[in-house]
Amino acid sequence: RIRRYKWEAKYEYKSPDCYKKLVITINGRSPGPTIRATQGDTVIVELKNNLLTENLAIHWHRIRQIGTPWFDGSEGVTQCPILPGDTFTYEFVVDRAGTYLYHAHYGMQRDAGLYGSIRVALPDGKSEPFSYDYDRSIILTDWYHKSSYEQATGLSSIPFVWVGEPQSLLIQGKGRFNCSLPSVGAGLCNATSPECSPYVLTVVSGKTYRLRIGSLTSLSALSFEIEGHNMTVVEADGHFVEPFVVTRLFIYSGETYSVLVTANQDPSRNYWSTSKVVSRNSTTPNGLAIFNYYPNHPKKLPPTIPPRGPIWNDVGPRLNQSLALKSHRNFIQPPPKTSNRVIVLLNTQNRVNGNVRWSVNNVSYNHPHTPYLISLKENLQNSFDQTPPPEGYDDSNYDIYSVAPNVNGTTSNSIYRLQFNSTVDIILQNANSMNNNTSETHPWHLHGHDFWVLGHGKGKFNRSTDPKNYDLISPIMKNTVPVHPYGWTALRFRADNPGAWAFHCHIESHFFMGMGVVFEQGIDRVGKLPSSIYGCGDTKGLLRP
Ligand SMILES: O=C1O[C@H]([C@@H](O)CO)C(O)=C1O
Repeated sequence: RIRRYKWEAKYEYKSPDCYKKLVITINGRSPGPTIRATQGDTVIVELKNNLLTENLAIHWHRIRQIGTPWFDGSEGVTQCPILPGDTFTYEFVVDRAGTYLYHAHYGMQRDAGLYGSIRVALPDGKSEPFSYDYDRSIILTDWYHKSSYEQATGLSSIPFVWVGEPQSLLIQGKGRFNCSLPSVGAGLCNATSPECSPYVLTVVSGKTYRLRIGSLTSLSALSFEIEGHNMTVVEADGHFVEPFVVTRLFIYSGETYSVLVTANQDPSRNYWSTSKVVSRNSTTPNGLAIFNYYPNHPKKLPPTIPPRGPIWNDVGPRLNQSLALKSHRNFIQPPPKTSNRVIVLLNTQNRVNGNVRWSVNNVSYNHPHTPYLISLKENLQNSFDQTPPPEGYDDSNYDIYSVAPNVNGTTSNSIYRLQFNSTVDIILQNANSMNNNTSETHPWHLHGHDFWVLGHGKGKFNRSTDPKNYDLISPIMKNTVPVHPYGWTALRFRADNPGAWAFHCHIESHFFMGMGVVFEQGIDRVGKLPSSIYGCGDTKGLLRP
């Protein structure tokens, strides 16, 4: 079946946390409309860019785009940006059931509110390995009052202007900023605006809810909880999980989970549901929503103080959740036992030509002006740096617990070229940032593939001993995975999807500051590129007869 959507993206004044700001909406909404489809359907989105003076591109997060790598929506990698006034049609097959997201993938536009969910149902006659009465989706985000344009300009300025901690946390697009703070200008904040009344999730006592939770934060790692209720984790990034119970779910930008929650508490009252920043010593107030037991009034505030959440710098429980995630025993897709290539990616923060940047093996990523997919297919060799990026770093000499010694890294737009159908291991190695005694959490997201998560560890990855402890039996498959502070994460994937694919930190500012790489594979197998993705850089003129 074909699911056809007609979308218009534009800027509008909105007050998602009571504070008035220009927000990018789709058909008037942020979060945008939910795409609902069944496995095997074709989704067609006719997207009109009505942003007046800004380009646009939308990424379909976790959709592999098999056979349609040009519709991945990564500006600079798979397509030219969509110009103001233009309409661009995305068309792709949703080949697997599960929970997906979509969001802007141009500059730092995701921060402006362009995001939403995609829910793909199993075909008739098939069911999940768990049961529930109702199915709900929520997206967690953090929210800045500065425009994404102002943020991006600060990050690329000398002196560097950091975006800072977000002003609020939103749950399904709703948050609450304290309008009575003296710093708030007159007329900018309206505490009684219905736009910022808390999100309400209404439940019926005794029923079980599948809650699909996605995070599209700009910066924050989150802990999510529902006061007094356990959550059973059953799905992660679209894959069934061997179930485990949590009271707090840690979730990083770009991840999705399904949890089962049974409304089994005192039904005469409502409960708080909260999100809290972890991994950064943040000043951002917790996000609040109401878990409403029908027939209590949905706006009746719970009689309790909202849960404060965990302390921000306790890595242990977060690492434990990462280690607890295993494939559901009846849905194991075993990984290849060996790999053809191991690429170690050291994550550091450096100064490059006076700018503060993030680097991978001392190389900080910049988008080329011509999208790789077109350069590769059209053989435009001058459109990006052809020198292969480093396969690793000198780990015998590198102290991951200290500030990076190389104050002068380099920028590049070179890419990793993978042999088609080969098996590739990626070791993400975390390190100290430019601040003493600081190592951040980075959620890395791979386009076009899922990967097996073979292991997480503390300290420096040891090439001879750590692979012996890889889980090759029932690893979870994901497309976004955290590398914890001062830790490492090992992934394996098959380079079986012809195209050019971004792999990057899903923190909006970090990718903007260079924390990413690009993988090419099987470019000769990519079909004829649609003319709609051309029009920028060296692609100009290529379409003339
Ligand atoms: O990229 C970042 O920059 C700041 C800080 O390291 C520089 O002031 C920070 O906290 C980041 O995550």
